[in-house]
Amino acid sequence: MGTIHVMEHPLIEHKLTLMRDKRTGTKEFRALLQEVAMLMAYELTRSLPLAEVTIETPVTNAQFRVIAGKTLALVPVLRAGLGMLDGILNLIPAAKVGHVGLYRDHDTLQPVEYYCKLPSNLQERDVIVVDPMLATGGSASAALTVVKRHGAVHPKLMVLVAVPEGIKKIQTDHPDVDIYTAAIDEGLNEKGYIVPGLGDAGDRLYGTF
Ligand SMILES: O=P(O)(O)OC[C@H]1O[C@H](OP(=O)(O)OP(=O)(O)O)[C@H](O)[C@@H]1O
Ligand SMILES: O=c1cc[nH]c(=O)[nH]1
Ligand SMILES: [Mg+2]
Repeated sequence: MGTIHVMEHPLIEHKLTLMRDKRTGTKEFRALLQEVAMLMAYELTRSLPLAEVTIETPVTNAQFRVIAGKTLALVPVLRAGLGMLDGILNLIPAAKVGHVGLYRDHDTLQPVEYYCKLPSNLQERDVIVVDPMLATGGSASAALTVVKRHGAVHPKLMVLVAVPEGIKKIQTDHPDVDIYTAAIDEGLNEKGYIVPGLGDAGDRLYGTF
């Protein structure tokens, strides 16, 4: 079973609280999402393996450590996942980026796929699927299925706000996937929105109310 990591950091919690406030406008919401994503990426990359290399400093040769192994591939789920991308790329500028386009049908709450473009050799990369909201879990589960179909092995899922329903869906459909989230909220309302949540992340990010 995958692990749930709740990233409890005062800065992350503070910024997420500002994002939840309905008075926070599009410009500030967008900036906050990038900032939180960068902080979450800092936490998530804590466990990256390091390898020893020999470096010639101006004084001598010595052994130091650099990040080892596979290159990262970030896969934001369009649209709202795009709002986290630049924040993560600030820390990991060499990451490859794929895109999966999904929207949740308003009536059925089922994900509808409309776009997919992924880096090659996903099987050789650490893949992180990125989307701020894990509600029913249908969209994240579908995105994970897509990246696995293209070769990703044990992809990770990074979200801002999750609810138990969405976590259960991922654990059922993708028991190998670790979930990284800034918060676990109470649950879903009758329209499938996270409570208390922050509303529709894509609409708040792009002003499409
Ligand atoms: O867990 P689920 O119940 O599937 O809901 C979560 C999905 O809903 C939102 O996207 P939305 O469908 O609103 O598309 P958008 O990003 O284009 O606004 C969000 O960004 C997730 O992708
Ligand atoms: O609360 C929710 C649920 C799904 N998608 C969102 O953007 N927000
Ligand atoms: Mg939306």
